[in-house]
Amino acid sequence: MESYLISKDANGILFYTINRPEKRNAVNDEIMDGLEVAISMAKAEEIKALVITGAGDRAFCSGGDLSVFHLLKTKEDAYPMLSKMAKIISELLLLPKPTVALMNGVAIGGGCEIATACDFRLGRKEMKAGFVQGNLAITTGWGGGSILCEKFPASTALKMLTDGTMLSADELLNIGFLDHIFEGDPYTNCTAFLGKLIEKEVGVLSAYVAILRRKWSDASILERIEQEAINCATLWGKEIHHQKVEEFLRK
Ligand SMILES: CC[C@@H](C(=O)O)C(=O)SCCNC(=O)CCNC(=O)[C@H](O)C(C)(C)COP(=O)(O)OP(=O)(O)OC[C@H]1O[C@@H](n2cnc3c(N)ncnc32)[C@H](O)[C@@H]1OP(=O)(O)O
Repeated sequence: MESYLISKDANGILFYTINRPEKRNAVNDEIMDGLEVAISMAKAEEIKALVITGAGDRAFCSGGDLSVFHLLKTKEDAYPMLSKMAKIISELLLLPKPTVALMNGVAIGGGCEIATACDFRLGRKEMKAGFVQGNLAITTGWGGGSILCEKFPASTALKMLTDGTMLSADELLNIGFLDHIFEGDPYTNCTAFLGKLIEKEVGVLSAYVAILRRKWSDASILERIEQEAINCATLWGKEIHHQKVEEFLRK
């Protein structure tokens, strides 16, 4: 089975689907590479928006694949993985097309980082999301912390990052992390949400998106994302992080 799927619909929406439902759509190297391919494909003239989603109805994305990335023991081991995904998430943040996280289920850790980089976040009524990295004695390492602090009020972002708790869809809507809660078929709901947007010419969409992207490049967010990956790698190399991951893997 492919770890990811890329498809395009008749409206010009490109879908990137993480396809590891049995592992709650945990991110491995193949999924990172696939996301990079999808981002590159989304730059094509005929594409009006990129939607990222997960297969199944349990998880959008459960973050980094702890069984694989747990083999990375030191700061030097962890940094290349963190930096690779931080660069891909930076490309997603600055993509000159509107982006959507279609959250069909839980979003945890790095899954929240991917969602935060998108322009819009739609969540299934039963979903939950949380930046749980602090519970594993690390921080966000893919740039999601910097992006959260850029997009949301300081107190909202800091509370989400430091609490490390899972919030319900209603709570996420309340603090502005979710733009819309849906019930039923994700695809139908997503196309309805994007209904007016995808009627516009692609040049109009790119021009509006560029206004937002320029704000972020002026704010040197790319340097802050890179620093986040370095800081996370330092914490990653500590024994306490490995103990916390072992606790999860033993469950
Ligand atoms: C590495 C980057 C870092 C960052 O920079 O942000 C991170 O992302 S840290 C990772 C943070 N993620 C987590 O801590 C998530 C851990 N997973 C869970 O809490 C739960 O699995 C869940 C996502 C809430 C789902 O719960 P549930 O529906 O009850 O399923 P299971 O727990 O039984 O899981 C099924 C299956 O999937 C495996 N799994 C789930 N998440 C991961 C993961 N992140 N990495 C690897 N494997 C994962 C889980 O081990 C089960 O496998 P089997 O036992 O083989 O069935």
